Amino acid sequence: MFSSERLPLAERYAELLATDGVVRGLIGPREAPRLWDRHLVNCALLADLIPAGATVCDIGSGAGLPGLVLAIARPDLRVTLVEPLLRRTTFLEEVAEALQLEGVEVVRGRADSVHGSRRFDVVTSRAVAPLERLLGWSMPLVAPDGALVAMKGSSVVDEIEAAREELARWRCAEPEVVELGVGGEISPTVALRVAWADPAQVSWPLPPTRGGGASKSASRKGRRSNRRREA
Ligand SMILES: C[S@@+](CC[C@H](N)C(=O)[O-])C[C@H]1O[C@@H](n2cnc3c(N)ncnc32)[C@H](O)[C@@H]1O
Repeated sequence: MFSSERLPLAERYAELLATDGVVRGLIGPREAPRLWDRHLVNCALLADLIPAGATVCDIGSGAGLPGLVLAIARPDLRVTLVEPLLRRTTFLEEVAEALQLEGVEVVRGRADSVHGSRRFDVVTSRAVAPLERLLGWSMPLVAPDGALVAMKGSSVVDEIEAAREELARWRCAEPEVVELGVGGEISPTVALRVAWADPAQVSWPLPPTRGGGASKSASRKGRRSNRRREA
């Protein structure tokens, strides 16, 4: 989970969460005694699902879960933390600096502020949105051979069913539910892995509109370039 070299960094992060994190209202005071089991161990379990050297984008990092935990556990990863709230991004930057985490980047903004600029091997999230909404925030950031890896709880099957239409609209493969084990005192944690059905079809512009066609602007652009070709 954490190598002997990285364990002191994880302990330091837990300490910062339990002190500054609580004072700044990023973590509830009741969470402080159970940070290790309930938050760090759970998030570290996700590391096994991430390929070596991957680029990772953690959407809605909050106080760094799971993004900072992954950066601590896996120094081979390049981790981008996307979070809209300033007091949270300030904390993320401070922790990354205090722990000298190279390869961590903090972006202040909503997920869609990154859409169209780049894609990542893995997009992670925990406690951010139900799958139905998460797909629209995440899939534009997922590389052709990449995947969304979202931490979920016992509602995972219901979330997949509720997201059927969006899964089809985004042309996703059937989601995989991966058991991560039991994270401390709380219910078993699972990861939901969603990849593209056909990586060869992943290109800008995305997304497709409701109904499955290309986006409106893409269709208009397509029509314009067709007209040019015809002229
Ligand atoms: C319940 S918190 C979870 C934080 C952290 N992932 C965790 O597990 O502790 C949800 C976070 O998602 C962020 N968020 C909400 N909408 C977002 C969006 N569209 N893009 C990126 N982050 C968003 C919020 O600011 C908040 O920090």
